[in-house]
Formats: sequence, structure tokens, C-alpha cells
Amino acid sequence: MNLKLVGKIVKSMALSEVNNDRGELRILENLDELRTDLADYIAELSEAAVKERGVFAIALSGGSLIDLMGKLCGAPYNKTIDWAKWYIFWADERVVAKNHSDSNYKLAKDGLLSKVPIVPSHVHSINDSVSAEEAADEYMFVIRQLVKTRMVSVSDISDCPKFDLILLGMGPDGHIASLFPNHSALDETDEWVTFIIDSPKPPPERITFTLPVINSASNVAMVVTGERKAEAVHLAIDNIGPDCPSLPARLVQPTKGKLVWFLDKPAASKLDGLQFSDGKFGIHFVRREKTNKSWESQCKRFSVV
Ligand SMILES: O=C(O)[C@H](O)[C@@H](O)[C@H](O)[C@H](O)COP(=O)(O)O
Repeated sequence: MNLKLVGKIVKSMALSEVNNDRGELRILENLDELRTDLADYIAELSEAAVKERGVFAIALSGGSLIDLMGKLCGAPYNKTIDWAKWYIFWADERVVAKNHSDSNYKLAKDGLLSKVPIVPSHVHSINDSVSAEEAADEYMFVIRQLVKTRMVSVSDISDCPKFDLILLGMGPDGHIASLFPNHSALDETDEWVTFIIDSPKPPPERITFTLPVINSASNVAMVVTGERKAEAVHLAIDNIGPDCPSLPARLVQPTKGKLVWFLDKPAASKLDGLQFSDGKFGIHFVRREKTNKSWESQCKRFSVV
């Protein structure tokens, strides 16, 4: 067993680790720290995209994510972010009326979009007055038009849209967006957006980005909190060998983009060999894992205590 790294959680700083092809791991001491780190991360990506392309195309999900993005509505972000350049999409949406309490649009509108100066015509939600299938087709058409005008970039290795950032939550079963374990929607590679009418998580009818679109993004953030998701986090991130189940969250592997996991300590608690302990300088993090890389080279990227 090799000691892989020793890190330190400093106030207002995420503990970061690059975990092979499973992306960057940021384990935050508590939800407040996670909210701050997530807001900083989104603000930085927004600034970089606006500088490079003049716009920021961001896709949201439902669930606890919007609440965890809440710091964006306050200082300094409400003033420093160039909100007029944001183009908003949904990685998945429940096929219900926009004013329904299950609507991801309503969740985002109430929790974020109505509190910052977003341009209303930049908000691309689904048509809520048609079937799931039609809503998926129409949504794909809208995205196609925006790809043509490069409001949304295009992947240089496929014809997929390349969102600047796709934000995903994860369920305890490892689902992401509305891509559930063992569901045929996971195999959809021809369409950018697909629909399901049998979601195991209510409501049953949903539209969702497909895996090729998610994996074409420039940045994908997985935002996962709480102990009940710890097992799925372990299965999605750790090296669990050839028997690895095809957990949707494990299939998030941006081809050229960057994947970052935002976890609180309970969600990270079943990661291989992870230990937290109180020390002179704060909370320490130790992770033991099978690795070929030397302890020294791993530690160069971290504040070693
Ligand atoms: O609309 C949805 O249901 C979602 O987009 C879904 O993928 C969600 O992100 C996860 O289920 C996590 O939800 P929680 O963070 O609330 O557990």
C-alpha cells in the first residue's frame, strides 16, 4: 500500500487531487465552503469563456445543485460576473409545466435566474406544452441554431455542441442528468437530446442531454453532497477493477474537457483509503491508493503537511 498524498484543508480552500481519468477531486470541509468554492469556480469559467468567446454557455441540472450555487446571487459575484453574456440551458428537464414545483426551470428561476441580471432571451428552457419526444426534438433544434451562430461552441472531434460548463448532480443510484442505470438512454449516441417516459425518480417524463454531449463539454462539474451518495461516489471515482458496473456517473469522461468533482466530506467518506484527522494546521486528508506514481511526485501538486 502506497501513501499517495497528504493534503490539508485550509479555510476557504478546497482540498484538490487529480485522480487519473476521473478528474479533479475537491473535497470541502462543509457545505458553506463548497458553496464558496463552487461559486468561485463558475465565476472563473465565466470570465475565461467571455474573454475567449464573448459568451458563456452553461447547462444546469435539477436537485440540490441550484441551492449549492446560491452564493452566485450575492456579493461579489452578482456584481462581478458578466451576466449579460450568459446563455442558460438544462442538462435535463422534467416534462411538466414551467410553473410546476417539479420543473427544473422553475427551480433555477426562483433560486438563481430571477436574482441576477440574466437576459431573458438567453434562457433556453424546453417547450412545456408538447410531449416529451417533441420537447426533446425542439430543444435539440434550438441548440442546433445556437451552435450555428457559435453562441454554443462545437466540438472539434464530433459534431456535438461544446458547452462551456455542464453542471451535474448525482443520485444515490449514480444517475446524472436524466440518465439512469441500465436505461437505454445511456446508449443514445445519435441524438444530442433524448427523452424518457419511465424515470425511476419522479416525475417519469424527462428530456436529457446524451452522454456524447456531456462528454463534449469544455468543463463538467459533478456536485455531490451527503452520506447517502457516498457509495455511488466510491463506485464512480475509485479504481474498482474490471467488475466496475456501468454507473452513469462513471461514464462522465469529457473527451477533451475537464471534469471536477465537488464533494462534501460525507459524500467523500467511502473513497478508497480516505482519512480525515484534526491537526495543527486544520483538517488533514490522507488517501492511500494503489498507484505507480511516487509519493513525492503526487505531493508536488498539494500542500503537504
Ligand atoms: O432533475 C433531476 O432530477 C436532476 O437533474 C438529477 O440528475 C439530479 O441532479 C440528481 O438526482 C441529484 O439530485 P439531488 O442533488 O437533489 O440529490
